[in-house]
Amino acid sequence: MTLVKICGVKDAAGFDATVAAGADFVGFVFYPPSPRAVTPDAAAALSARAAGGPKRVGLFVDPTDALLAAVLAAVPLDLVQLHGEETPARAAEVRARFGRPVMKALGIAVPADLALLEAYAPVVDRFLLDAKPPPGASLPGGNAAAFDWRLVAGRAIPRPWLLAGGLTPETVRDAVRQTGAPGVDVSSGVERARGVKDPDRIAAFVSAAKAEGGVSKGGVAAFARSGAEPR
Ligand SMILES: O=C(O)c1ccccc1N[C@@H]1O[C@H](COP(=O)(O)O)[C@@H](O)[C@H]1O
Repeated sequence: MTLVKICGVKDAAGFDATVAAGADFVGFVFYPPSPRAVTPDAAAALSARAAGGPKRVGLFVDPTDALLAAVLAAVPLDLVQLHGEETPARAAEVRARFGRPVMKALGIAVPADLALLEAYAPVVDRFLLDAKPPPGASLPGGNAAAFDWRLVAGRAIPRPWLLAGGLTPETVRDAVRQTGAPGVDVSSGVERARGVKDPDRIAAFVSAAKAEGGVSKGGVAAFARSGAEPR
């Protein structure tokens, strides 16, 4: 079944809906300019609403070590998502210093963008392939923008990966079918207003995504295994 990450969860209704829908990952945004940003304490309180359930992912944009340390001291994160301009060296440093698997987000617009995969593959655990921000966008992600799925369709990606960018409950089945993505990630497409999650759309998205393709049973454990383990 396709792995599903619901990102940008910041309230109890959104978190509870993500758990109830059977999502594999829930994303907390630690990037203050985002309308989905949460404080470490708020994320910890949300996370504590369910024992187990989706793996907890922290989304960061060019984070300092101090921010990573403060968040990880408060929130039991399973994965660190780096969604900024982090270099391969910085990704490797974060992975080694904080002992969590790292998922690197890359913006895809033209075939040449995929060349970056090789540089990051030795030092990260996962990829998230997203659209580049549209002109004038103030955020590096979460813009409801899709990229041309033909760029990744049938392509061997050198780590487990999630497809992101402008996905919705209405489009996710086609997206998985066309790309062969083992997992998907969504934020805007499951909101009723910018930054406000819609429980019904979360349920619809997870159901639609899981009706199509994806990884074998047990895949989520492999996807989120500890950064301390060999890949
Ligand atoms: O969601 C945000 O606010 C955000 C902020 C900064 C960097 C990344 C962000 N979101 C990520 O982008 C994907 C795709 O979003 P969308 O579905 O197109 O709205 C989202 O899932 C997050 O991983």
